[in-house]
Parts: sequence; C-alpha cells; structure tokens
Amino acid sequence: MADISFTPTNSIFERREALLEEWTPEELVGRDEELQQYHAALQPVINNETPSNIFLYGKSGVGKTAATRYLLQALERDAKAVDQLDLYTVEINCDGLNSSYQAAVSLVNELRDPTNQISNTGYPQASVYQFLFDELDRVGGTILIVLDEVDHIEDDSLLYKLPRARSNGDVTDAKLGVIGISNDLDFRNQLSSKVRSSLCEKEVSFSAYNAQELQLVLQQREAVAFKDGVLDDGVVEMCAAYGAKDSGDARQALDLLLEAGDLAREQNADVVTELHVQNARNRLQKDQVIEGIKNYSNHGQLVLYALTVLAERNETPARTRDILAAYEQMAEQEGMSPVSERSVRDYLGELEQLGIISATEYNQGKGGGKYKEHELAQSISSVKTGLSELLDSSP
Ligand SMILES: Nc1ncnc2c1ncn2[C@@H]1O[C@H](COP(=O)(O)OP(=O)(O)OP(=O)(O)O)[C@@H](O)[C@H]1O
Repeated sequence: MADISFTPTNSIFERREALLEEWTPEELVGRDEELQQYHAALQPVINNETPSNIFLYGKSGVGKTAATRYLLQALERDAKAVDQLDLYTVEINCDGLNSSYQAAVSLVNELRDPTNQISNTGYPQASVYQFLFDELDRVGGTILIVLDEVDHIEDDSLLYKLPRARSNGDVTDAKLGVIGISNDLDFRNQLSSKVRSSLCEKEVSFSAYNAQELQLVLQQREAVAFKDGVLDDGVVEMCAAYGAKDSGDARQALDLLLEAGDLAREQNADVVTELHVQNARNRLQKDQVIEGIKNYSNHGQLVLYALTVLAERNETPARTRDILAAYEQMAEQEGMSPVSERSVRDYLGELEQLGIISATEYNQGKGGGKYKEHELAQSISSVKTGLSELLDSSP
C-alpha cells in the first residue's frame, strides 16, 4: 500500500455530478401531462386568489419533487411581476418527522430566523401550532407549504389544521396552500374523509416513466455529464429500456448510466458500451440484493442462511421441510427460539419476491399434494456478504 497514488482521469465525464441525485435540471422533460395539470392547479396563486391544496402521488423517482421545485421556481419568478402578490414557499421533507408535532416544529423553524429556532421537545402541541400560525401571519401574503413524503406523518392533526387554518380563524393575514407529496399509494385512501377532502382538493397523479420518456431524461443529462461522443450507440436506449422495465424510476435509470460510466472509467475505456451497461446493471443488482438482505429481519436472515448452507452442501433445490429443519437447528445454536413453520413459509415467499431465492412448485399427482423446492437466485458469495452481520455475530 505504501506506494499507492491517485491520478486524475477525465476522458469519460465532463461533469459527472450531473448524474447525481442532487443535480436539478433546468428543464423537466417527459412530464408534459403531469406538468400541465400541476400548472393548472397552481393557477389561482398567480391570480392572487386563495391557493388550492394539491396532492401529488405516484411511485418513487417519477419526478414529483423535481416537478414541484421546477414549477414553484417559475411561479416565484412570475409572481414578482404581479402587483399585490407576495408569494412565499416553504418545503419540508417529512421523512424522519413522524408526527404532526415534529412536522409543525420543522415548519416553524423553516419560517423563523436561524437565530430564533425552537427545539423538538418541551412545548405543548397547541403552543407549537400557535407559533406556526403566528409565523404564517407574520410572513403574510400567499404561502405555499410543501410537505414532501407526507405519508411519514403518522397522525393527521396537522393535515387537518393547516388547510383549515384560515377558515378557522387561526390565520388571518396569510393565504395558505398545502402541497402534499406521497409515493405511498394507499395513503390517500387511508385519510379520514374530512382531511382528504381539504388536503386533496386538486390531485395530480404521476405515472411511471416509459422508455421514451426515460430516454429524454437521460439524453438531457448525457449532454451535460459526458464528454462528446463518449456514449456508444444504444447505451441511452438500453438504460432507458431497463429503467422502464424495472420500475419506471428516473433515479434508477440515472444510477445505471452513472455506474456504466464509472465502469468504463475503471477499465480505462474511451467509450461507454452496451456491455458496460449490462455489467453495471449486474453490479447494482448485486448491491441491491446485499442491501435487501442486510435490512431483513433476524429470523428471515436465518431462514436464508439455512438455505445457503444447504446450497454449499449441494443439497439445493431443497424442500421446505428440509430448510425448516436446518433453520430450527441454527436458531437453537444462536439461542433464538424458532418461529413457526408457517412463518418460515412466509419468509421463503418474501425472499422469493425480493428475487433472492427462487422456488418451483411440484404436484405429486393424485392425493399426493403439492410441495415446493427452493434454491438461491443469487450467488452464494453475495448472499453471504448480505448476511455478514449475522455471520459475524454467530458464536
Ligand atoms: N423529468 C425529469 N427530468 C430530469 N430529471 C428527472 C426527471 N424526473 C426525475 N428526475 C430526476 O430523478 C430523481 C428522482 O426524482 P424525484 O425526486 O423528483 O422523484 P419523486 O417522484 O419525488 O420520488 P421520491 O418520492 O422517491 O423522491 C431526481 O434526481 C430528479 O432530478
């Protein structure tokens, strides 16, 4: 290691950061329909009317946050030219703020001066709401409040109070609009009807990206991120096709293109080829599998470990009862009391859904019933990497 050194290389990327999550494109492509509806829902703001509350929903990575920032920037710019319109926007991400209380504290602090912040504990909920209403009235004018990942707030008191703050007389000087964003498709249906009717006055649904739309997203980044002519023909199309097939998530398609570029650079290649994309995909999938296993419950990991040990002994595909026996033995060794056979079957089903193992069902013919055989769908080494915490802690 003593003579290790780093040498800058830059034959692939012009501005690699344009492929990272934080980079915001100046123009949003491939979202014409969504943008049109969202734009219409924001129209009252520029007319200096009371804003509608807007609810955006759609799967992860389909541009809900990006569209919000893009439209609100344009709205703030154009609002400056309108007489009597004072527009203020505030955005919080509710991930990690599990209650209305914490979300309200976070909003108060966003609206207040950094020298005048309140702490996360120690005030009655009613006082925090009062602070919030006072701040909103102090700012005045039209205020748009963006609650990203709003489904993380577990109780709906804020979602009930905010949209009604003006009609309830809690706020008198400000016109409020709430923009809620969620990728939990059930969240809206689980809201009480009172909250739903006010929070979801206007709704904009974001669909998953198809391959053509992802191509537009990727081409826009290619122009900024890569040196001219570095991407081989078909590279963008391939990333877009995989992205659309996997989940229609722009973030995943961008990650794949970035990983392909990184791989080409590691190999000192001058161009990024379709083969780089394929290898990048394998690498990312492997990472995802490892992450998936790491975050899995202890008993789920033990069930997987039982199957891995059978695979190492060339005893897979293995029937459920054999995996169960191996699992029970391991659980005992670990000093854990084993879960029921039913739960082991559930774990096996989940592991199959996660693409970590695969199963085949057999029918034993008349009266013989059905049984399942399982095997690993990933290499023993990546599964063991995912299980490393469990294995390291074994006695
Ligand atoms: N139409 C687009 N044009 C360019 N970049 C996009 C587009 N849509 C999404 N992106 C990029 O993809 C990433 C994910 O998008 P975004 O955060 O808006 O998704 P989201 O729908 O809000 O999902 P999540 O809830 O997971 O954050 C961001 O880096 C964003 O810049």
